[in-house]
Amino acid sequence: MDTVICPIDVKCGDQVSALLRPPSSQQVQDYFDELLSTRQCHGLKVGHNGVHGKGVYAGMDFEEGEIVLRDQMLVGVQHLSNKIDCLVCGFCFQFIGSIELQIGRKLYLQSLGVSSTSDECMKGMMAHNSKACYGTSLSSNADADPYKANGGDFGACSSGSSSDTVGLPKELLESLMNGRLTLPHSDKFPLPEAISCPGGCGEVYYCSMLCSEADWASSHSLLCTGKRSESLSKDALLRFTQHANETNDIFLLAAKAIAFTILRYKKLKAACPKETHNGSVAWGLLLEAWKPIHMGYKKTWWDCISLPDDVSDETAFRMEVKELAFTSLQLLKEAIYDKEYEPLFSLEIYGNIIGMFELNNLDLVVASPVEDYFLYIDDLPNPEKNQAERITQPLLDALGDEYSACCQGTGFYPIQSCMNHSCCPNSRAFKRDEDRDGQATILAARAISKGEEITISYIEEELPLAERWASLADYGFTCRCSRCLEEGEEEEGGGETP
Ligand SMILES: C[S@@+](CC[C@H](N)C(=O)[O-])C[C@H]1O[C@@H](n2cnc3c(N)ncnc32)[C@H](O)[C@@H]1O
Repeated sequence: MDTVICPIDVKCGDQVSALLRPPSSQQVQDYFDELLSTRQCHGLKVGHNGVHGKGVYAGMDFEEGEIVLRDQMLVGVQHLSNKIDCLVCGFCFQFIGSIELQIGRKLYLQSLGVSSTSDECMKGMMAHNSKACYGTSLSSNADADPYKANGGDFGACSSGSSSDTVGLPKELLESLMNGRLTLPHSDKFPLPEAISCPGGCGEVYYCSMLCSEADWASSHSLLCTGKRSESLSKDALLRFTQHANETNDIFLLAAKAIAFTILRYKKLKAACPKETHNGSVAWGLLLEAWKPIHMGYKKTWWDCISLPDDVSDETAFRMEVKELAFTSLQLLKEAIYDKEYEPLFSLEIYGNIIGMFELNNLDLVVASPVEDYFLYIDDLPNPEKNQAERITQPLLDALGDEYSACCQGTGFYPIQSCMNHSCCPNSRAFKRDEDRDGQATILAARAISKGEEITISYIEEELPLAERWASLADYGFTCRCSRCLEEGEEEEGGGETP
């Protein structure tokens, strides 16, 4: 496994080891006590359970159905393919714009044949259509050269410019997007106005100035491809993003984690008096900035990624994964590297950040207001229903089964990610009707007493024992919860254990 050698791992070996040294119980305790108190989560505690590392504990009694936790993600991304379906805030992931914009934009992008990756294509599309379609990194050219210079070749990535492949006139879709056409009863589903990125990339939109500023401060100022970007090279960023879009969007998340740490470090440094700046102070600040990522449970990606069923040569597969990460890291380095925080660009660090996502991430799901809108129309009494459907039915037909597509992505949630698994959990990740943003919601599945460990199921609970254990192998452990032990004994009595 050692043909990929990262020079930074060699040069900064001691610092990399220090960044990856597991935090002590006391450090874990102190960090999470402060985080829980800042977030006003007074009903929970995080501590070591002595068996499975960190765990989350009830600091009070919870009733069945009660909210145990609403957890704000540290970093998250919307899946690329989902960006056609849903326009959401780039920070909190709630739907933005209007019902008309959501519907018009999706049908418009479909009519252009937009389906998958490439920044160049979307840039071209944005240039072609001004702010008409609220951009994302999307294109129909799946075979695009990943290293092509940023040319904005609109023709190359659109299957047919403005043809009405969704069966609706382009003018209708445009008037939905630009607000000239209001759909019946859409005022019952107001959405926050879409605010464009302050850096001018035209790729990310927000629900509020608060989210725009928070994202800028958290990671986007370094990862933005607009005029105000603080990256070294916009083209390098585009090459990095294109590689991630064509291989694995977990790299986008890793870039956010690194940018988050760099910006946190810069902020801590700016708050320190200049005369105190020296090597050891800077190193202390980098360790402090790294803390939120440091606290996540980690293994290197190429060691913990589960083996696909069709792979027979495990060593070669893991080496390929490592090489892929190395390629991605070199592209990221060209975009945001600085010698001052060089150890953050080591392959070991990159691999551990991605491994952390692999073992801890939760699916990001936000229900669509477009689905609610069409259900509302369907529930109207006549004659309002007939009147409304004269306008809405062609749109619904054009959207097809995908009319209800929700926002989908993945995120790292600092508190939820400390929750251990049980096949008979006392809590579950479950979005209620009113949970319309990217926060994770954990609800009590039964009454929980103060002091009990909060557990969730990482897998589908209904599966039989052998399948549950096979799924949990992806997380690197065999479950020994009371249900597994009981079912194991039953199977031992009647046959083989898995
Ligand atoms: C999302 S993290 C949970 C928090 C973790 N215990 C920590 O120290 O950060 C998932 C990892 O915790 C461990 N884990 C979670 N539930 C477990 C269980 N029921 N039995 C053994 N290990 C478990 C596994 O190593 C798993 O990959």
